[in-house]
Amino acid sequence: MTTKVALEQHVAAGSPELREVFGGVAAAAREIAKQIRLAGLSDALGAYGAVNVQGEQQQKLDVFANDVMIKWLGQAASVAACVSEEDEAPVVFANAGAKYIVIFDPLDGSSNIDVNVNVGTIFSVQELQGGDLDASILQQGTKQVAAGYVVYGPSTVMVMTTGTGVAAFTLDDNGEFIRSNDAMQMPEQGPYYSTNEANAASWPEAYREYLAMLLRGDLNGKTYSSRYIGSLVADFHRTLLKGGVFLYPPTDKAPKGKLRLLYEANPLAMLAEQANGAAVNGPERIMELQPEQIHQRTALIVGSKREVEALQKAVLEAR
Ligand SMILES: O=P(O)(O)OC[C@H]1O[C@](O)(COP(=O)(O)O)[C@@H](O)[C@@H]1O
Ligand SMILES: [Mg+2]
Ligand SMILES: [Mg+2]
Repeated sequence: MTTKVALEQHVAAGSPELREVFGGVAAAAREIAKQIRLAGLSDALGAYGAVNVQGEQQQKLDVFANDVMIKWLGQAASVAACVSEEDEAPVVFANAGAKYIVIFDPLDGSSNIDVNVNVGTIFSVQELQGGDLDASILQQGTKQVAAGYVVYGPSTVMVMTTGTGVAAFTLDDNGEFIRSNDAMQMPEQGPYYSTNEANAASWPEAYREYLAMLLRGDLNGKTYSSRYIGSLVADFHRTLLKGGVFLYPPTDKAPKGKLRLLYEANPLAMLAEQANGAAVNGPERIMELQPEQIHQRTALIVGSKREVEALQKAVLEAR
């Protein structure tokens, strides 16, 4: 019989301080998972009635997940501050000597909540540099010390990295995250592309040509199927396990892209690279982008190396 490895045990082997961060995220995820599971019975579905800093309608579960993340991370002694999609400014804790900043999307895929489709929590961990909070938050993705997400699906699963590979943990009946995969690797290529094709008419030409090239089977003769859930976490999770490419290109409506650099693109880029995949904004590697604002948006193309490299080449050649 194989030995059970709990999340906290797995992380503690690397760093006791990071263990507190993951303990905080795990505690929050347990509460969020329960609330989502019973949402239809507890008046937790639907709009909250306010608009967040992105100008988007907040759902009740967006607000709940945000409050729960802040509550648990505030109790983690090594967390100095949090940055959330739902809050305009960082939330600073009075944890003396704390060295980590946790940057998160508390509930990703909000538009899917009411229809019982997978949603998630995405997080990135940066280290406080010399007490300068703003500069520490705006560090490049290459400086992340850890990253991960929780997908609330048929199982609740946390996928995480501390910079030495990617592991997955499944929430069991006792409320523990138990390791279910200790070395996740993205296939080199295919078989899915994942994108909101309804936007294709307003993508830059190079992206339309790239998609046409995949559909013709011109990338190593591979044929593709289409999959798009509209929850980034769920679309990424499938891409990580099965291979292929997720694309959210620039559009006329969102010329800089729709997804958020610090708490959507960077953590998923770190996970992708740690699992042998890649992530770009078109021409550049996501993790080398220099963030300027905490809620900054970016285009995101993430997935298997072969597809992402081919896209980057096509975009660079079109310039
Ligand atoms: O409906 P669209 O434009 O395809 O957008 C889907 C994308 O928007 C998002 O829902 C944005 O996330 P939030 O729910 O956290 O705002 C992503 O999860 C997803 O990839
Ligand atoms: Mg999101
Ligand atoms: Mg969100």
